[in-house]
Amino acid sequence: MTFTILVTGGAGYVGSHTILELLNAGFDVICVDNFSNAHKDSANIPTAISRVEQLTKRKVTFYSVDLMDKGAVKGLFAKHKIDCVAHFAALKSVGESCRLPLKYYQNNIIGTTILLETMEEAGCYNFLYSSSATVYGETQYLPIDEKHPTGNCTNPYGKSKYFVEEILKDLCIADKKWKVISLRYFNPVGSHQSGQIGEDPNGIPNNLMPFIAQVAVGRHPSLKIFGSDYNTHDGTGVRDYIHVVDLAKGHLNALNKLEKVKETGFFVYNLGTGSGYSVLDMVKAFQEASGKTIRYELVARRPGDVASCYSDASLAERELGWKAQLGIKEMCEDTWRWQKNNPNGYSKL
Ligand SMILES: NC(=O)c1ccc[n+]([C@@H]2O[C@H](COP(=O)([O-])OP(=O)(O)OC[C@H]3O[C@@H](n4cnc5c(N)ncnc54)[C@H](O)[C@@H]3O)[C@@H](O)[C@H]2O)c1
Ligand SMILES: O=c1ccn([C@@H]2O[C@H](COP(=O)(O)OP(=O)(O)O[C@H]3O[C@H](CO)[C@H](O)[C@H](O)[C@H]3O)[C@@H](O)[C@H]2O)c(=O)[nH]1
Repeated sequence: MTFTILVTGGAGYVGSHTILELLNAGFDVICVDNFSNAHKDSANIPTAISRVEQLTKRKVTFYSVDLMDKGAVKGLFAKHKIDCVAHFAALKSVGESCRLPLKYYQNNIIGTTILLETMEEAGCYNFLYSSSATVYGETQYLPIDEKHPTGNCTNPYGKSKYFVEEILKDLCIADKKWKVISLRYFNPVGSHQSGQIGEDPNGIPNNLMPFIAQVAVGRHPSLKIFGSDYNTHDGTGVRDYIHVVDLAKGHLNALNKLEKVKETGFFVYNLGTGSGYSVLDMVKAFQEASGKTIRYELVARRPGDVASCYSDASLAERELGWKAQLGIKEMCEDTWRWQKNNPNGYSKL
């Protein structure tokens, strides 16, 4: 029997990489996206999805659906027998969430509750949630394991990810049919090795890796390094960067648990490498991978940033049998291949 997965936000960065791995592993995939942060091609299909179809030689059933539209979400479950939902759809800009908190709470929380309610009505109780290390808020100890306190988030985006986790916990307490896995991603970077799909942020990137890559192709003159006086090995911020392909594969391990393990309830796993690298480490690795000089200037700290954040990902290894395989060399080489092939992302302009 084929296991059918509904992937929300599948046209985005992590979702498209995960769909590729799902198709290669033999799952059937239905993808929905509202294009709020995705590019479409001339046939009104997300460009990332067309490329995934070319790479896998398999078909994705795609619907342009906004999760806020309950009627449309209901229609998906009426039309297809869905075994599991992998829920990537969310707005994710920290800065924008501070300016427009209601937009974030509505989309990320109400959108999720509409989806969960519709699943319940359709009798589908398997749910994979894209959570984030941001739910840990202010770091209290390192490495961060799943027992680290959550909820002390500094921005509405982070709070929306945390609130949804709390909703999922309550749902699992109220109804023992639910099987929910929340995957807390650390810092996803890199792209598929083909260089055909990758991260394509709107406007000026907020995150380090896409900014470095855009400096390398000449879209920005230099990188601003936010803070060089942190208590880290070189003074710049340390993060747990994880290759997006490793991250995507982590979803397959989690699905395996949802599919095979009888136990229901709420489970949470960190997906990271367990190693921390500084901003300067990443700049150096990217220069080596690309052969380009990345000009940078040291500027003031960015408000809300912590000195160091990296995971203890051993629970995922023990319980899901998953461990990140790729290092910063591959992360930088693959990011560079994507950016070099697609200097303006999915847009041809
Ligand atoms: N990339 C990261 O750094 C990171 C880190 C931790 C967690 N996450 C989480 O992983 C998930 C995927 O992140 P990403 O980097 O791929 O983001 P992304 O913006 O590339 O992808 C999200 C997709 O969801 C779609 N979407 C948003 N709201 C929707 C709605 N109401 N209905 C239908 N589609 C909608 C967008 O159009 C987009 O294509 C998000 O939930 C995010 O919070 C991302
Ligand atoms: O132009 C830039 C961008 C970033 N940085 C630095 O690079 C490091 C990584 O910054 P990112 O913005 O790439 O990532 P963050 O760790 O700040 O946050 C990201 O990963 C988190 C998970 O750990 C959350 O998901 C969060 O929402 C997401 O933006 C930080 O030290 C930051 O100060 C720079 O120096 N210059």
